[in-house]
Amino acid sequence: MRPIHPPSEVTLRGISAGYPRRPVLHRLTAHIPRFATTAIVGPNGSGKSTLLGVLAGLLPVTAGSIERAGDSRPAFVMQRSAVAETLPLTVRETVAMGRWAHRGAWRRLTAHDRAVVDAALDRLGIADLAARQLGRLSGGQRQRALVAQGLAQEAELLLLDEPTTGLDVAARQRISDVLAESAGLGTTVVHVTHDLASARLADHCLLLHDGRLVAQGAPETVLTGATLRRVWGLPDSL
Ligand SMILES: Nc1ncnc2c1ncn2[C@@H]1O[C@H](COP(=O)(O)OP(=O)(O)OP(=O)(O)O)[C@@H](O)[C@H]1O
Repeated sequence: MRPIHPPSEVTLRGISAGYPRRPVLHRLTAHIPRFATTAIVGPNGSGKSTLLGVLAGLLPVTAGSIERAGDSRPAFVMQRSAVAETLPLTVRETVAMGRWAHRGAWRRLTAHDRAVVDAALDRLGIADLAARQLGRLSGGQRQRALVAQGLAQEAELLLLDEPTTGLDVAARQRISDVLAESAGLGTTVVHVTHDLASARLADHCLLLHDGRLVAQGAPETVLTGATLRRVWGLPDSL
């Protein structure tokens, strides 16, 4: 059974954040439970990626405060579309970049680094693609390589921006399974998703609308039909 008040990995207190002359998040208070999966959901433009950027430490807050249990750098898996397809990297090299934070970019990988990279390739089911060029893979295969790179970082906090968008059912399930397994192994996982089915598999859910937190908690309490219709502006008949 889930504890009623699980310990937080991150506590956001009244944070505001955005871009120059473009405030996006308004006075948001939320918590990210430790060693669990959290899904961030909401309509287009509601501020999901902006919130992920704040959690990654890439965007400063303009008000409020953030408290983190750990102090190591989070791993950040960006949207597949944000990664240049022309990068001349193999899948293994892409995943091995996940070790840079531990090793530095120009140091040789140790046997442990190589074992971590192999394990990440295996967990995403892409060991057979290790020698292939990233840019010559299908979108779903490339997405798995990026998630494997995130895992290879062995970070306490793993942040992913739409890791299952555009994937087929089997690939989506595999990524959802890997994220749940990582949480079970002691990683705090936060992912942005448009896929309500994968959001329902998370332990915790943050629902955003217009840069504000509409609800947080267990997916079954947050993702109710009435709330979804209200936030997405859908008629009651749907
Ligand atoms: N780099 C940027 N500079 C200025 N404004 C931005 C920037 N990135 C996003 N925005 C704006 O911030 C708002 C929130 O964007 P964000 O990407 O956080 O939303 P989202 O919920 O992730 O959307 P989507 O579901 O479409 O990916 C949008 O109005 C967007 O236009």
